[in-house]
Amino acid sequence: MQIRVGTGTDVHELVAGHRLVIGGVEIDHPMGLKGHSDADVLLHAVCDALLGAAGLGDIGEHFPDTDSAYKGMDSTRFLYICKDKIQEKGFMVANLDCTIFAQAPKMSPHKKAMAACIADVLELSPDCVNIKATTTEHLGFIGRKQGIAAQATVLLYKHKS
Ligand SMILES: Nc1ccn([C@@H]2O[C@H](COP(=O)(O)O)[C@@H](O)[C@H]2O)c(=O)n1
Ligand SMILES: C[C@@]1(CO)OP(=O)(O)OP(=O)(O)OC[C@H]1O
Repeated sequence: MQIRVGTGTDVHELVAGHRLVIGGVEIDHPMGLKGHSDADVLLHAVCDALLGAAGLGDIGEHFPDTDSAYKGMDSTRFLYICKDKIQEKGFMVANLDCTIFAQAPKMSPHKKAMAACIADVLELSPDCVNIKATTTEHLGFIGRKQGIAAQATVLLYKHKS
């Protein structure tokens, strides 16, 4: 058995006039995340963790923000494609552990739906996807509600043939 660990980190600016989509879940909030795609900071961190574990670089290499094809893209599409890329290399996902850094809004009411969305795309049991959230105690750009960050750690495995 071969096992591989990967980590992913992403940050997006929080601004008025944008939707707030995190972990594939749209959250009702006066501000949203700005990006080339739907700016789903958590799914981007998960994509980077998957790509990293498989030795496949990062999200920007696969989906450049200079490509108009990805403008406004639903980030679950990126996640489906990343899943295919790691499966082509023979890897399966064992589990994911993620953290969202946001002063507001509260993520607790949405964490189960986020885990279910990620598990659905990756064809995993929801209990293999753990979502955590933390404020930064009003410190820094996250504490000032200027942005939201996310980190993900993933374990991949494959049976040696
Ligand atoms: N955006 C957030 C931030 C935090 N939570 C939940 O609150 C707990 C306490 O947060 P601290 O930053 O004070 O440690 C945290 O463990 C989360 O359960 C949240 O839901 N949404
Ligand atoms: C996803 C991509 C592509 O639409 O754009 P953004 O939505 O801006 O997100 P980012 O986290 O900067 O990741 C890489 C980009 O190539």
